[in-house]
Amino acid sequence: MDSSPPIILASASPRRAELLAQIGVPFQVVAADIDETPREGEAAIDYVQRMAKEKVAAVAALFSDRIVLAADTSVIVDGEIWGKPLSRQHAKVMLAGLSDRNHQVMTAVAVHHRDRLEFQLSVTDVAFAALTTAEIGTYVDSGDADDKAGAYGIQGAAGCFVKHLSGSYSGVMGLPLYETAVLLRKTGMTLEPGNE
Ligand SMILES: Cc1cn([C@H]2C[C@H](O)[C@@H](COP(=O)(O)OP(=O)(O)OP(=O)(O)O)O2)c(=O)[nH]c1=O
Repeated sequence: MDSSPPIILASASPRRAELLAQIGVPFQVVAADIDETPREGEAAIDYVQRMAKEKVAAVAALFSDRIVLAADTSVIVDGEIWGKPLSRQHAKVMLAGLSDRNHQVMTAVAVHHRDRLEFQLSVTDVAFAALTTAEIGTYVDSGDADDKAGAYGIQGAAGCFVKHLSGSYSGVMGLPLYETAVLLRKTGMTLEPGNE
């Protein structure tokens, strides 16, 4: 008998694994490797949904009998899509650009099950404090910005850059838990938080 967990998390993000484990879902990780370049003139909302869909499709092609879940997170500033920084210098420029203003974090989640693809989108407004050059430098030098959209992780030291948010904390971190639960329940899964 196949004892593999029914869910495949198509993601290399340790944050997504941590969040999915938080709601007691047993899963296996099979990361998707896709081209994450935005198309010319592509709107952020279309981009994050396309990315989540492509990640899920790449893995569902290999595991058609399982439930496959993927997500994509981008930071949006004045309609511009900000992904992960290309270097630490780039991370510093990004954080200076987020300082003392508001941005949005969009996370699209996609679930593939039995030839059906379902989506949810989480959009969060985030207000950043005014950051000094020294604060930005110390944070970026710590390495925490390296692999994160917008060059910050709300769950780490950059949590104190966030003055206010309206939306989903877990969505900012990479996997909105309410929306994820909605999608998993649609596959027939029973989620029993606390019963891990
Ligand atoms: C804004 C923000 C992003 N992030 C992370 C979540 C994602 O891992 C990353 C956004 O990049 P993504 O391209 O969405 O994800 P990923 O490349 O890390 O993983 P995969 O494509 O394999 O699923 O930024 C945080 O951890 N905290 C935050 O506050």
